[in-house]
Amino acid sequence: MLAKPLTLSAPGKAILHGEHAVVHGKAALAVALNLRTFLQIRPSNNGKVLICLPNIGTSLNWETVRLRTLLTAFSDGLDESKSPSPEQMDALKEFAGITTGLSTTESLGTLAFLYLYLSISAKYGQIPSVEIVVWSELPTGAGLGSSAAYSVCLAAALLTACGAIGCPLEEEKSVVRWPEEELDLINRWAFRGEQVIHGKPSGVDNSVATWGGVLRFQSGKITSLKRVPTLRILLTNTKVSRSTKILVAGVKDKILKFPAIMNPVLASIDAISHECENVLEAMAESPSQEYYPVLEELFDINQHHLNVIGVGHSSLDSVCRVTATHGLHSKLTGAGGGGCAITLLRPDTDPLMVEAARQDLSACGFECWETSIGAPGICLHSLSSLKAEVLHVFNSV
Ligand SMILES: Nc1ncnc2c1ncn2[C@@H]1O[C@H](COP(=O)(O)OP(=O)(O)O)[C@@H](O)[C@H]1O
Ligand SMILES: C[C@@](O)(CCOP(=O)(O)O)CC(=O)O
Ligand SMILES: [Mg+2]
Repeated sequence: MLAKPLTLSAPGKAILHGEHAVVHGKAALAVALNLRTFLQIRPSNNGKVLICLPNIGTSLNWETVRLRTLLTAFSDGLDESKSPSPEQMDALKEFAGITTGLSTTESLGTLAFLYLYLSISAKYGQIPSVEIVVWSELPTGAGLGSSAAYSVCLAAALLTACGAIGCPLEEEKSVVRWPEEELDLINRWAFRGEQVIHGKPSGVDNSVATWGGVLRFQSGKITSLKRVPTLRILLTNTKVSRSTKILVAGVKDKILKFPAIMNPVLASIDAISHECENVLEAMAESPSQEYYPVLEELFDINQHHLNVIGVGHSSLDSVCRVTATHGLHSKLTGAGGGGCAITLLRPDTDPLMVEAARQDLSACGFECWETSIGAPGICLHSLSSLKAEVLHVFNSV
């Protein structure tokens, strides 16, 4: 099906409000970042499937005839809204030898790939021999949705390779996107990849990676915010590693243990997301400095709530404390437990103050950078439009 190599990319995300609560049916507001995961898929004629993941130092390959033996176990889930079953995951773990030594990071990335490859192959009756390289500008396991960007790229590439969606790349265009119904299909398959990596994802991360921009997400309903103000955000990576899957499971346990205490906290986080959305709309309507204290206060309140539900970390407390000494407000973003925090900057925040905050954060061993928000979702790239750094990765593996 695949006639020539294709290169595609999907963005990471930052959650402004609603992480974790969104897993329990509350609203979240999320923005696509200008940090992306890139995937190149090439047709191959050696009867093998190769996946190379330079970010996690993994390169694996399998004969398609061996993969074919697993197809029947995946053909019962031909509906893309079905979830991976424990039996399917056990079969994949055994096949990939995961009991014998791959780390969690490597194993989840590999399992998500095998799961999507086999499920999409079973559904569309193709078992393509391909080479796939995935490389990301995003730190993995840091709260910026690397798992979703990875799943969205894999779903789009495999659906294209199996002929389930078209390849809309026109020679003269440098970047193109799929039509809406194909984006919807990509998003639904990517959600299944996220299920392998997260256990019980809400779907917000794969939705942002697919659709891009700024979204409200609640119980599977995706609403693109059409008019949003330009927000300046400082991202800080504490470099404390954590796993979304474990943190999401921990919150569930806490809710089961203390429902009367935790449910009001989730309801309050929901109210914060709605309040923030109203403020963003009002800001887009009539820009004014008066809204910033409200946005800052919402960051502070939500950060306390996230500590209450057990996803804080001393490194994240440090980010909040250090930025507060410069008059700035921060909260964790994504699953927490380490990973990244976001700090709101005002349009007129003095660059010297931002620099001073950055230096203090770097002195704590953190890495920080200012980012723009509202990047486009999954898209196909012509080779000539790729940055030299990305081309270098693809040419060297
Ligand atoms: N570029 C990548 N290459 C390989 N695996 C990846 C890549 N990006 C993400 N992953 C997988 O996603 C996992 C991280 O997902 P998660 O814990 O949800 O954190 P986050 O989504 O915040 O980065 C990694 O351990 C890895 O298995
Ligand atoms: C905690 C959660 O709300 C976001 C997780 O984001 P990340 O994997 O930490 O980037 C989980 C989810 O929505 O699936
Ligand atoms: Mg994730």
